Amino acid sequence: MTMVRKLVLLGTGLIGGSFALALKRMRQVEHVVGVGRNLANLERALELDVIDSACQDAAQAVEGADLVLIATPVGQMGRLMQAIAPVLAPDCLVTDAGSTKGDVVALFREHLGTRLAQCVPGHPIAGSDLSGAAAARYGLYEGRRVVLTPLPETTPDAVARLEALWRLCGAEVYRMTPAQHDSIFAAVSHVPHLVAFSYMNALLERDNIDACLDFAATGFRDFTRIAGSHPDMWRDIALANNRPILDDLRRNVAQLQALIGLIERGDAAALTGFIERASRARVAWDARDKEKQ
Ligand SMILES: NC(=O)c1ccc[n+]([C@@H]2O[C@H](COP(=O)([O-])OP(=O)(O)OC[C@H]3O[C@@H](n4cnc5c(N)ncnc54)[C@H](O)[C@@H]3O)[C@@H](O)[C@H]2O)c1
Ligand SMILES: O=C(O)C(=O)C[C@]1(C(=O)O)C=C[C@@H](O)C=C1
Repeated sequence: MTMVRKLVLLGTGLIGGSFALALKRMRQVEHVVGVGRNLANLERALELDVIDSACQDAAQAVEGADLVLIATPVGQMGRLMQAIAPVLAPDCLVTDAGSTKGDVVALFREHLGTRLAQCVPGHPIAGSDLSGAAAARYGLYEGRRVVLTPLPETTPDAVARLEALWRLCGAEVYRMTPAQHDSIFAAVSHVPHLVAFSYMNALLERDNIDACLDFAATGFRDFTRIAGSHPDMWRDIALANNRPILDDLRRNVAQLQALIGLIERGDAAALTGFIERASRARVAWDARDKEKQ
């Protein structure tokens, strides 16, 4: 028997699509319905067998579903929860893949208050700068982490079901509070993206931008890859997790100001110290990360 009879993806893009592909490969889902606003994207998802049927109406799609994954930008999740609330089957598990958790947990409470036993907010820590169903791929979650932030009302059985599904996708599952999650991911995901966007914008203010881009090489590529990420997704993240993000952005501004001071003063020793501190931490993180793999 498969673990999922009918999976509904509210948002049929990189993250939802890759989840569906992983479960299909493991033969653990009978039917996947893709919901979306963009018809061409849904057609592509059908062609690529990411989904088995498409629907533009979230409420209609979730009828008879036993698993719903909300995988739109976080700013869209509230209205989708509101739309599906009256039609969800009592045993239907509802989860999400949003990159922020405090706001999404509040939305679950607001819109699915009578269903919280079956709601398990989550966040797969895997992805890319690509988006849409065509970017979905098998193996996206293999060896990656998934963070769940279950509500006090969520039943252990609902959490266990979702954990088992993510493990089938090859992921390791962790639990934390929404506040812990949002603080950590502001630092290691949200602010790095926002800094990359700012850096690209600063570059665009130069009058020799074309020559700069002509000669840009590996350092530039590594540093700015994530600046190509989807605007809607990152706008919503920045607004949803504003406090931790603003704290980290201010820490970044302070570091940049300190750096400007060191260079202006020509303080070579302090500049070495500034760079060494960062470099040591980055090298140590890389070694630790490789050990884990
Ligand atoms: N991209 C990543 O690296 C990554 C990683 C982990 C989590 N996430 C989170 O996962 C979620 C989805 O991200 P993604 O990368 O799959 O994005 P994506 O752009 O690839 O897919 C999102 C899909 O949702 C659709 N959509 C938008 N609004 C909708 C609405 N109101 N109703 C129905 N469909 C709607 C879009 O048309 C798109 O097809 C986001 O919340 C994001 O924060 C992203
Ligand atoms: O690899 C990338 O391009 C990503 O941005 C993936 C990434 C990240 O920051 O690591 C982006 C957002 C998520 O919520 C989780 C993962």
